[in-house]
Amino acid sequence: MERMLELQKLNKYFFKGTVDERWAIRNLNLCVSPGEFITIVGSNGAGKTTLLNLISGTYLPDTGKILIDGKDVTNLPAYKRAHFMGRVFQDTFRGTAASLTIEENLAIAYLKGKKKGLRIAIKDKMRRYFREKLAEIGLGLEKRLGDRVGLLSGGQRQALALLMATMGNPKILLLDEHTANLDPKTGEKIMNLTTSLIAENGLTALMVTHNLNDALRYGTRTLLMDEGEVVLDIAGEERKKITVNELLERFSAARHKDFAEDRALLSS
Ligand SMILES: Nc1ncnc2c1ncn2[C@@H]1O[C@H](COP(=O)(O)OP(=O)(O)OP(=O)(O)O)[C@@H](O)[C@H]1O
Repeated sequence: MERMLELQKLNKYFFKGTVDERWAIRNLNLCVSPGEFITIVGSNGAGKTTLLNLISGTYLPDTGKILIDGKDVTNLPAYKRAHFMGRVFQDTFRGTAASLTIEENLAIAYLKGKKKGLRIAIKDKMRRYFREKLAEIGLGLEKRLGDRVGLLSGGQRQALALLMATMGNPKILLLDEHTANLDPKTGEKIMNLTTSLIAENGLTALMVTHNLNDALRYGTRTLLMDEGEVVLDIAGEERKKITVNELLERFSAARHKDFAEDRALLSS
């Protein structure tokens, strides 16, 4: 079977060998096929962000292997993975540069990984492409290419960050609670944009969310994490039928404890 991402016996500790030692990811195995859109939920400190940080190369694992599109990237630092990795964060200020214009931000994303000779020739073509892509988002940003990004709302910035993260057709798109700081209506718009960008580009994506409804509503497969492990891995027909309550019951049965996550329960 073709795999876009493969994690083998992955372990990550923090403060190893000290009294504060924490086992953030425990012997985690995961295979992701091209085009899968995985949603990840879990209690606080379950290891969700650490998992994304290991995939992006922000942290290197203590033991285990990471393969992306068949290539062993276990010890490849983040900057060397950047050209095949897209990421959008919860913090709406992180994915874009506030002091640069919309066009300058998009150009950075567009030119990522492209050869220098190519850069000069594409200015007009690039601008047309940006206008077209921004028009598709439907937020009127196509008329504001020269505006500084600092002037935009949080939702507009996340839309731009998403566009930038998906522009180079990354092998993997990482979404780390990227709608958590937005009001529900804007959050839904950003989720619609997310699903259409993933579908249009056939991207393989992993999305961390605290919203259990969203975890089941969007994507093709859901992982429930606890204490650095994947407790439940649900896809296909089973996922189509399962309710949030059943998901919580299955978690309790597997871990002999309740799924303690205030934000998740409030939003469900
Ligand atoms: N940079 C770090 N230094 C030390 N400990 C860390 C670091 N990053 C994460 N941890 C610890 O690793 C464990 C997993 O944290 P992580 O942030 O991955 O969980 P999470 O599931 O994303 O939690 P939350 O939902 O609260 O964001 C926690 O015990 C956390 O305190």
